[in-house]
Amino acid sequence: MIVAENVEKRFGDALVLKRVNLRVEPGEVVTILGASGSGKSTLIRCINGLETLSGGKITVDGHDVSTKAGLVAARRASATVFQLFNLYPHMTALRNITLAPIEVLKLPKAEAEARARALLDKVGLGAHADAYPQQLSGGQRQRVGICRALAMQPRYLLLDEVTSALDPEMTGDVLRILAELAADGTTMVFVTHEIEFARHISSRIVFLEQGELIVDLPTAQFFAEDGGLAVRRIRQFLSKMKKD
Ligand SMILES: Nc1ncnc2c1ncn2[C@@H]1O[C@H](COP(=O)(O)OP(=O)(O)OP(=O)(O)O)[C@@H](O)[C@H]1O
Repeated sequence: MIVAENVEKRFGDALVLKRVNLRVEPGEVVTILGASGSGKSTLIRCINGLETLSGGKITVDGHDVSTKAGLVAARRASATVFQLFNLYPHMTALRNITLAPIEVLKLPKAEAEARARALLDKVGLGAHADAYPQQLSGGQRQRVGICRALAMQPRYLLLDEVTSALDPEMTGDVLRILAELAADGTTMVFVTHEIEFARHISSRIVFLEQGELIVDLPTAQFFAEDGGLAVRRIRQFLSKMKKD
């Protein structure tokens, strides 16, 4: 389980996360929504230890990410996919995927490659194992990025706006893969602007406003007509964001 308790993050004078509480149970798909600058990426970066907390505590399966040993264990349990693909340009898709399993998990090369090929098949890129990133489209690169994260066999997948650099067709390809992963029971924490997609795959929606987590509801309740004033206001904001 991922547990964030009273998490605060400060950049200089700006408090960008304010006493955020969040729990993600295995099997859940939790989507973080919110306006630009509300702190969504910062929260993801705090969960995977890329930012140090200014206050509060985050544990992943009981491992405190603010300690060195805890962070190592937490990073074994979770993998992050970012907006920009961050693939190594001088390595093939296959090598990008097998690198960490060989170096970190100490898997034999043949086993790591067999798993990587199975993952590439799963995302429709079986024929591109030997391609270099620059030979792949943005959507294909992002699918390799997802394979790279999955190759570490994480219990939790953290996804930070993984489609926002993609055109609509490529976005569709990536979202299809994520929907399949959700259906397979992969636990995901998902930052996205794809509201309809969030509605489709999430078990819960949380909403950040200026660093405060102001709504945390099961998806059906979040989108229900009688969801309450705060939720109606947020839905209005989201539908406006969709048109922009
Ligand atoms: N390294 C940093 N140094 C200073 N300020 C930062 C840093 N990273 C983020 N911020 C600030 O923290 C606030 C939250 O940023 P964050 O990227 O988490 O928002 P977001 O909700 O993910 O936005 P977007 O939807 O635009 O990606 C913003 O005001 C941003 O400018």
